[in-house]
Amino acid sequence: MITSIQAQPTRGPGGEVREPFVARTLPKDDAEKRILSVIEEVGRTQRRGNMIVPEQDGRILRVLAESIGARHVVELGTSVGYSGLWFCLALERTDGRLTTFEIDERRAAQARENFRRAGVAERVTIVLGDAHETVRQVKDPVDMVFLDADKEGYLDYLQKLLPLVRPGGLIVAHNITPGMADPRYIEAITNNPALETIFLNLHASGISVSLKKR
Ligand SMILES: C[S@@+](CC[C@H](N)C(=O)[O-])C[C@H]1O[C@@H](n2cnc3c(N)ncnc32)[C@H](O)[C@@H]1O
Repeated sequence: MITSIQAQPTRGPGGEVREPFVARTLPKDDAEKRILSVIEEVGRTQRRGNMIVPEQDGRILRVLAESIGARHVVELGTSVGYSGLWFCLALERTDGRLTTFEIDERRAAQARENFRRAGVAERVTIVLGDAHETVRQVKDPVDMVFLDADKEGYLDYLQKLLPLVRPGGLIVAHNITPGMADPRYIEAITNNPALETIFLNLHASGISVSLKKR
């Protein structure tokens, strides 16, 4: 799994070095400050062995969720809650909630602790077990799905959750690069006239964003 790829400097016509633009998340208030401090610490100390998304991908998830006003985000693959914490930055603004699925007890326990320290535990439901089964527990409408568990399971998750995604909602999947992505999933999101799919960040971890059309 790719965990971080930074944009590299390029050279202009005269050979001068052109540094890439850099942006970071600046806390707007104390609640954001608290979440961001846990994000920073988890990214620094819990990345190893837990397969969490790169920071820039976390920022993309937050922007997508907040810009569609997501009130209910469903995530497959909690790990230790790093991407979930990025979602919580958005959900603080929208007064929304996150339902997140994880099969590994140790990671789920660590995620619970990370959400508690960030002050967002009330917004988050962690469902422990094999998400191919437990995802059936989702009954409420969903604004955004984030697929980041077993890659060969993405198609099954899509089939189970797409009917619950509201028109104008998003299905976002991680590790969508040739070789990593399940071709059946790519087929499903690019050949369905009800979806508008784009691919982001293909030079790095690879993210697909599929809009469920209105
Ligand atoms: C790439 S990590 C998720 C990273 C997380 N989204 C983040 O960025 O913080 C994938 C996670 O999916 C979990 N997973 C794999 N198969 C699963 C399944 N069938 N049901 C639930 N979780 C599963 C793994 O245990 C692992 O923690």
